[in-house]
Amino acid sequence: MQMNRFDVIVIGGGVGGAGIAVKAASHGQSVAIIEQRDWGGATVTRGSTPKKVLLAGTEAHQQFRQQNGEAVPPVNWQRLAAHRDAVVSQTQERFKTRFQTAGIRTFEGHAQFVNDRQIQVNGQLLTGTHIVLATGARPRELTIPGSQWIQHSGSFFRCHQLPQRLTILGAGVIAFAIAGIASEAGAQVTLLQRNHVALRGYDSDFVAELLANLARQNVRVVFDDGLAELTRESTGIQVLTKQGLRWQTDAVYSALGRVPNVEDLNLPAANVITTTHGIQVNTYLQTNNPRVYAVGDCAATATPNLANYAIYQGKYLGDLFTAAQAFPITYPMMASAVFSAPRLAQVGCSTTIAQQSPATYAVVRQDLSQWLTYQRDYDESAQLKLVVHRQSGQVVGAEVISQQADVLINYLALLIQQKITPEQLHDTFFAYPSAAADLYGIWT
Ligand SMILES: Cc1cc2nc3c(=O)[nH]c(=O)nc-3n(C[C@H](O)[C@H](O)[C@H](O)COP(=O)(O)OP(=O)(O)OC[C@H]3O[C@@H](n4cnc5c(N)ncnc54)[C@H](O)[C@@H]3O)c2cc1C
Ligand SMILES: NC(=O)c1ccc[n+]([C@@H]2O[C@H](COP(=O)([O-])OP(=O)(O)OC[C@H]3O[C@@H](n4cnc5c(N)ncnc54)[C@H](O)[C@@H]3O)[C@@H](O)[C@H]2O)c1
Repeated sequence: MQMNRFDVIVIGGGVGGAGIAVKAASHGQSVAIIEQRDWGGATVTRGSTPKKVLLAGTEAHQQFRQQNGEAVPPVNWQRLAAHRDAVVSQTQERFKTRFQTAGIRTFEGHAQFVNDRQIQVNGQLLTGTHIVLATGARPRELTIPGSQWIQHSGSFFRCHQLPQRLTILGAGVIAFAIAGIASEAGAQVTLLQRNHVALRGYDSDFVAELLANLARQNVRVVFDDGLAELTRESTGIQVLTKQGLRWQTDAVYSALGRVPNVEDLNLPAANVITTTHGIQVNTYLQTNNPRVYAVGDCAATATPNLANYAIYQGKYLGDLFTAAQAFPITYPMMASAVFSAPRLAQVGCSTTIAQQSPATYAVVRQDLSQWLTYQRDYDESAQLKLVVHRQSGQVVGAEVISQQADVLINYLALLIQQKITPEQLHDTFFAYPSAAADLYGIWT
């Protein structure tokens, strides 16, 4: 008979939960992981995985259009969606297999606390020395008349039929990704934003360039207005804004931020405290109950809600549980990218922060659009900004706008994190011509 007693019980089978489960098992801990919906969580099912498959198709289409003129066949959405579904289901499968290979017991169902060491799932009782919450977050809802017609961003990334006319609520990272993909695939897109701020925290010149690019893609952006009402009509959904604008659309997708999943866990049974930002944790990712920990999007940490942070936090806990001495979590510099058209990426000190302290930082701009790597791809927006610490002369941050921004930012992250000098870089041989070989010019 299998025992239901574990060193670690993980609630949530997303990337954060997987990070802790696999790491703890690699240290010889007995581990159970519980998932109520989809293995791989938001990343694999509704987030970056389907998004990047769709993006690969629309970016290829854009390049084909640029090379061959406008009269090219449209994106074959059905084919692209089929490829996306195959990639998503194979990735989910790999997730489960990984747990099995690592000797981790998997449970499918909704988990709840019975007390601070026992979890109930599908009528079974599991007992754990440590319990880790990795329950993620869900889309923020808007309550207006007709809000039943609003779909979440995840529905866009999983849709089989591309709506001809679509409306996106919000002007954050998800809104820009949907707008880029849908407009290239031939949809008429309107983006509705409550204020005049798009992609808060990113370089304002680069955001302006992205907005100009959306305009070239015929995306309509309505700033300083909000949704008042949606009405279903025979020919579509009628949108009415607070400023009295009206238009018809076939689908409305919301991308208004995400709220942590902390309800329905019976947290009071474990005396775990939550705030509006999620489950309260200290620098050991430990809640006010020393047996219970939280990682990823459900935890109220100061880090952004991104997959790489969730994975990093999960692995940290996996090491912490078997460490001879407890050590607090510290974060390396992490790069991030907005998968807009073109992409926008950031690492280290942002130009926005640097511009607030001009005595400390200088911002150096480089136009990359005429460099071979970018020119050959018609990457006319390609630009780089480096943030230089005036006193040390060291580069401490970078922002890039380009179709390959995520590639370049990852190289720059390595150079910045390792404090690589131009001399050290020149001792390294990169294949030429390539984005890596461009680093010689960038880093001099
Ligand atoms: C559209 C979109 C695009 C994104 N793109 C990127 C990107 O490009 N790069 C990036 O770094 N980040 C991206 N993110 C953010 C990234 O997806 C999240 O930061 C990441 O998924 C967080 O991982 P997690 O494990 O904390 O939570 P999740 O992935 O949300 O996993 C939590 C899991 O817990 C399960 N669960 C919840 N409650 C229970 C319960 N009581 N019992 C059992 N199971 C439960 C849920 O079903 C879910 O599967 C994107 C997010 C979205 C929505
Ligand atoms: N490439 C990436 O790194 C990536 C991609 C997608 C998602 N994500 C993660 O997912 C999270 C969610 O993405 P998102 O685009 O939904 O969030 P976001 O925070 O980037 O943008 C939210 C948008 O909704 C607006 N908004 C917020 N509350 C509102 C309200 N009550 N009424 C009207 N408008 C409101 C904001 O002004 C903003 O424009 C991100 O914060 C990020 O952590 C990351």
